[in-house]
Amino acid sequence: MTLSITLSQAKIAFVGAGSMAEAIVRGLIQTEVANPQHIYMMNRANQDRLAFLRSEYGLHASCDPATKEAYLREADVVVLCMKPKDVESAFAELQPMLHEKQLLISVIAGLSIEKAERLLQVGLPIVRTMPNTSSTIGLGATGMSFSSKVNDTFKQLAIQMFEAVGTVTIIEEDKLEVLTGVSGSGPAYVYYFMEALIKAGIEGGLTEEDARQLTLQTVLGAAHMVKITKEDPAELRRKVTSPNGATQASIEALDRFKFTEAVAQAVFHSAARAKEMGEQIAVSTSSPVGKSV
Ligand SMILES: NC(=O)C1=CN([C@@H]2O[C@H](COP(=O)(O)OP(=O)(O)OC[C@H]3O[C@@H](n4cnc5c(N)ncnc54)[C@H](O)[C@@H]3O)[C@@H](O)[C@H]2O)C=CC1
Ligand SMILES: O=C(O)[C@@H]1CCC=N1
Repeated sequence: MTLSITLSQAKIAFVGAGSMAEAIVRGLIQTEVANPQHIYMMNRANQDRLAFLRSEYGLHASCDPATKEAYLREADVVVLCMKPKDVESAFAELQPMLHEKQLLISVIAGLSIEKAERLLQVGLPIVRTMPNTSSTIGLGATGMSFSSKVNDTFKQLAIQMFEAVGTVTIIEEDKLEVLTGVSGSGPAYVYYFMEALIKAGIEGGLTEEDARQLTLQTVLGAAHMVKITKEDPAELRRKVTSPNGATQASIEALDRFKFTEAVAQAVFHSAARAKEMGEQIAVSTSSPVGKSV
């Protein structure tokens, strides 16, 4: 890889063609920062999924071992997008095909840079990220940390890649788990809240269609208010909450049911589980990969 390579020139191989890989790829292609002909997606199986990805995005996709090997050897950037439980076997398979000139980007929850280095035993630079699924529409929020081997060119490439699909927050690696609790899992809390609001509206007598539309516009409007007015959410909440009015009654109900504590628990449980999943990834001592560890 030359020092001046741009994202549109780089050959990017995604190992694992699931939801997160597709979210990133879709964003990269829609924003036209990456060339679909330079994007290679690979999966363990599922020809239908790969055929869909080829026809939807005009990229290369395969689960054939020889083709996967060719993709990997040619790639400038390799993005690891498998579940934590599949990391050990995937890394054993990948290790002989990777080389030091490539940039490795991981989106795997909980997998530390140090463990990825021990598993791979190839001295390539590693960028550990925690994106979220809103990358699909260019509104992702990605946390990012770099191994000491990542030079400025690769840092810029990784930042550019994830900025194409949303915002990038560079952060110390030991904060990536709590970031997972806030923004990696975060979209799920918002969807869960929306589900609950729709359900309550229907229970109260609204049609499903009205409950959905009102909920969507309320969440969209509130998020835009925070962004556009730059006011603190607490201040914006205060403006909705007339003294002794309807909202005060609802906020008091949320407090009685420990809303703030529930959200904090959600964040900390996500962070703890991410850490645990990372710790559960074994570095086998019997495999060649683990021998010199
Ligand atoms: N879904 C999300 O919101 C987020 C997920 N992540 C991380 O992204 C990673 C992937 O998550 P999802 O996309 O949700 O999972 P997924 O289950 O949708 O996709 C994973 C894919 O990897 C494939 N795979 C497994 N081993 C492989 C191998 N050796 N070679 C090639 N392909 C292989 C599987 O067949 C599957 O298609 C996880 O590590 C997760 O922690 C990170 C941020 C957000
Ligand atoms: O649930 C998970 O494990 C991944 C990490 C953050 C979002 N999805």
